[in-house]
Amino acid sequence: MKAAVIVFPGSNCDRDMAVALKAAGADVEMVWHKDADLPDHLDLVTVPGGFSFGDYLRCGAIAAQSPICKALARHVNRGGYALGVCNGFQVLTETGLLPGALMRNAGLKFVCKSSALNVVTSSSPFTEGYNAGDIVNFPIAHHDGNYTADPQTLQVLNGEDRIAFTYRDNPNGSLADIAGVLSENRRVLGMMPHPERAVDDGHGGTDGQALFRGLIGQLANV
Ligand SMILES: NC(=O)CC[C@H](N)C(=O)O
Repeated sequence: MKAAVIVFPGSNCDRDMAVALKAAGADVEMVWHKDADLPDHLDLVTVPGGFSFGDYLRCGAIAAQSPICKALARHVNRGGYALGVCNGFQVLTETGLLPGALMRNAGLKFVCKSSALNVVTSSSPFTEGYNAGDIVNFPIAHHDGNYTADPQTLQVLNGEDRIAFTYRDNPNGSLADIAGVLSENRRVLGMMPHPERAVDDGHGGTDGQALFRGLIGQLANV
């Protein structure tokens, strides 16, 4: 199973993402934001957390204009899998590959702590390693994690079972406690919490392992 991690100036979770993917059995390559193409052999493209381009304009807005994001859109539009975490989720909404937007946290403060989440659906390649209703703990670290979408989009997300994770103790004001959403074909997941920071006992928890192992196990059979 071949995966890539996109690196922007200001990414700071790219190595963590690579380590988590490799630990789950993926072959991983790093891809620079100026690259205009993604290799055809990739099964999964990940957009890591961080502060791409210094979070100027809106978080992820400048990164979304990078050459690599056009290649990412082509990958997704031909049915490729993609995972965006934190700043990566912001990039996925800014590129229009996922619906909604991430606004400044309701408390106007950077929030950095462990967060308890509900797994809302196990019906996706990213969450099939969990049961719906499971509670997992992932770190969060962001100042723009306040997910919003118009009422019609929220209805579609609910109706199509596309809310992957919700916060148990909404730390940022997100609409309907949403922490992560899936694309219509369920092959793209964006989420603010960091599963890649919860894959080793040294992290203080390993609840993220099931996400990477489940995903990579599934893609190995594609
Ligand atoms: N950890 C992250 O990816 C942070 C994302 C973004 N820079 C924010 O603070 O909202």
